[in-house]
Amino acid sequence: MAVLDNKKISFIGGGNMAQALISGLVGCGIKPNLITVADPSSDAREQLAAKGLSTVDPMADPKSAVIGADIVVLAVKPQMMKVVVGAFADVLDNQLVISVAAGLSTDLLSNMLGGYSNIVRAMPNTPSMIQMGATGLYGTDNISAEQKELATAVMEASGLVMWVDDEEHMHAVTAVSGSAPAYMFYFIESMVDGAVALGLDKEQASALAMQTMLGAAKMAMNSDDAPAELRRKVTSPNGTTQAAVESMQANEIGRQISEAMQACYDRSQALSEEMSK
Ligand SMILES: NC(=O)C1=CN([C@@H]2O[C@H](COP(=O)(O)OP(=O)(O)OC[C@H]3O[C@@H](n4cnc5c(N)ncnc54)[C@H](O)[C@@H]3O)[C@@H](O)[C@H]2O)C=CC1
Ligand SMILES: O=C(O)[C@@H]1CCC=N1
Repeated sequence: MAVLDNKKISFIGGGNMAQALISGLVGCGIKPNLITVADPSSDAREQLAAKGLSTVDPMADPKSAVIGADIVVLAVKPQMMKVVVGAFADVLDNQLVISVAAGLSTDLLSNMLGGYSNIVRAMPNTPSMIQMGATGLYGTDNISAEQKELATAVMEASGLVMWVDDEEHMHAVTAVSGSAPAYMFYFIESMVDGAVALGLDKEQASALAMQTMLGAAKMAMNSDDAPAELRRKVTSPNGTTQAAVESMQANEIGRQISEAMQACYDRSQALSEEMSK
């Protein structure tokens, strides 16, 4: 992470996503005292200060986290973004701004920031907390190769990074990775409920379901076989897996997953439209 050496990184908003990214950065060796977090919640500030980070109350002092920072990560809810950034936009001075907000385009962010254009848009996910995140990044043509490298380093501290060329693809990134840990947790919850209904206790069921999800994902990542082929290799003719998969197919689980992702995509687009009014 040489590119981040001695770089000062400020987070505007210190909630779930910011804390996940900060864990990744600290886990990668970034010194906590180079990270500042602005959050109005005194509880959040106390928790972050206990980890050695500098904290600021943006209600009392909205600008100091931004002045002197090299990188400013915007991690507040999309609906609050305009008001929050309006309080410090005038002191931006060559910092790289990374926004993790769902649905907010670089154009819209630039408008909110009074025309400032050193903006990279990111869509990370919460497994960043354990450096197993997956982040989509998009930058306009204004972004230099050096700034791209900086944004890549900030996000790579938490896991995989994938740049997209078309900003519209950020909605798809949200559907396939940004929001997707929730689908995976839902799947685990359902498997645990199913196993408990079949007689296992919750602890046994949780351990088996989670290890299986992790094992299957790792196996798919490391295998030359496509997931469909790996599935075929589990499925003995007329065996137990076939019964389960046929039940899923009869219930059109694949179509239902695609529909859920479409709903996510549509909501991301709608958020964008709502915010630009
Ligand atoms: N949670 C997730 O899995 C993901 C979230 N995101 C994006 O990350 C952003 C933050 O989401 P979460 O962390 O989940 O929300 P959160 O509610 O956990 O965090 C937002 C934080 O902003 C703080 N805040 C409120 N007013 C502020 C102000 N004036 N200045 C500074 N901070 C202020 C709140 O106190 C809170 O700690 C959103 O834009 C969301 O779209 C993106 C990818 C994944
Ligand atoms: O649900 C949301 O809107 C945010 C963005 C992606 C994950 N969480």
